[in-house]
Amino acid sequence: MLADLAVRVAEKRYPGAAQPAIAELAFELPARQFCCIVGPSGCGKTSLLNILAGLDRAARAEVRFGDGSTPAAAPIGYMFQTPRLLPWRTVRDNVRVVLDAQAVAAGRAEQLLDEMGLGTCLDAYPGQLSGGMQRRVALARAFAIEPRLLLLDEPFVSLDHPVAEHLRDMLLELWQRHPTTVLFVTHDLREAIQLADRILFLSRAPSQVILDVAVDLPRPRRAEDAACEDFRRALLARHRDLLAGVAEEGAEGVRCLGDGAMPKPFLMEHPAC
Ligand SMILES: Nc1ncnc2c1ncn2[C@@H]1O[C@H](COP(=O)(O)OP(=O)(O)OP(=O)(O)O)[C@@H](O)[C@H]1O
Repeated sequence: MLADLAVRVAEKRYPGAAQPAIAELAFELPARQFCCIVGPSGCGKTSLLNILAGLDRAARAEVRFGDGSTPAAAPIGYMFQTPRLLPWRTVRDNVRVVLDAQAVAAGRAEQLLDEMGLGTCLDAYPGQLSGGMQRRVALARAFAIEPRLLLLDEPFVSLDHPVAEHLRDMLLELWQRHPTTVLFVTHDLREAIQLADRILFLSRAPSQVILDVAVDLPRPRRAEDAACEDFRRALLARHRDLLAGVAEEGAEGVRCLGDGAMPKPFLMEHPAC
């Protein structure tokens, strides 16, 4: 497939840091691909998303869309680990705040919130919603601008498993109805296999892409499906040295290995495994 986005981060170094967070990290994405990024804690995933969003101008990096435009000129959606809603604004206004007058008049906020099952909560305030509902508002807001690129930084972390599962379903449905290129950061390999067309694995800092894997399983998928489990086990078995080598040098967040095959992997898995 033709690349729609080309990324090359020559170096991202924070002031005073002994080593760069990212060095010589490069990849390309075709339009409308759902790509997950998996890597050890502190390897530079959020730093990478900030560069892609155009929020970090200090990095030595080049980010270009297929038509030559840069993030500064393209609508980019960004959803963080916390929903970051404006508590003094209603649900409706939390989405409207990113829209132009024409989109507001066309009812885009209401349409997306309705798609997220929040049609009866338009006039509620974020403090009146559950954590899962707040994430749904944040997802509606991220899609509202019709992003050329959608960045999601562990958006469902610290939610109960059923709530996170429901949100993953909603995200995929939204993405299928409003296709866009997605970069989704996660520590959770099962989540990545459930969601992605492709997974990029990053090394520890200074981070680079160490593995690029296509996930060619039919959708819809459940993380616990035999096909997903087989895929995960085969991936871990095939790349044991590569992924374990990363983990041995400072990874964290391991809860369960599933098959016990890898010493100290950096991948965090569902506690139910
Ligand atoms: N504002 C900052 N100033 C200095 N160092 C920073 C800053 N932000 C991040 N870092 C450092 O840069 C490295 C990469 O951080 P980053 O948050 O991008 O990693 P991450 O992979 O997203 O981590 P996690 O998985 O834990 O969220 C880390 O060593 C971190 O301590």
